[in-house]
Amino acid sequence: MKKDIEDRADIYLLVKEFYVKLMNDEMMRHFFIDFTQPELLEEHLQTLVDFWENILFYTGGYRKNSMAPHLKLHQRKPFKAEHFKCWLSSFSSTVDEFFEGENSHAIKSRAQSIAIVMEIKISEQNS
Ligand code: HEM
Repeated sequence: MKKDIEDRADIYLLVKEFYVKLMNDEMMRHFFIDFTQPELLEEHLQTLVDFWENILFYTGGYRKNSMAPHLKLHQRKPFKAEHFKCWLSSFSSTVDEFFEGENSHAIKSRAQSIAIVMEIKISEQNS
């Protein structure tokens, strides 16, 4: 049986492996081109860990607006439905590869609801 996501180290493993998938994906890699620089990738992964740690464990470590950089990026590199689909399926499959349990279920379901809101905000920006 796999363990559940329990702490910052678990979240770090999850986002690191998730980004290996995204950055190797033909359709997704252009979004993440800046992160081929290891220091920038590391900084970004720490931000993602803060974000997810706050969602799962209410640590208060992430206080920014996570939507804003995506809305800005979309103007240069449009986010399409297939990108959201791929982002979500890669996220869920990475969770399932390493973890199972209540927090693992919760993180996938939060990712899905945030992605839905993000997609709506992006489509509003388009109209
Ligand atoms: C098509 C889907 C997505 C793509 C291509 C994408 C891509 C990116 C990129 C390139 C950045 C770095 C932006 C920058 O530093 O200027 C970023 C930041 C981030 N993304 Fe996404 N993202 C997607 C969906 C999501 C979703 C659904 C979530 C949450 C569930 C999420 C959470 C975050 C967070 C927390 C950050 C850090 C924001 C900050 O710097 O405060 N992303 N994303």
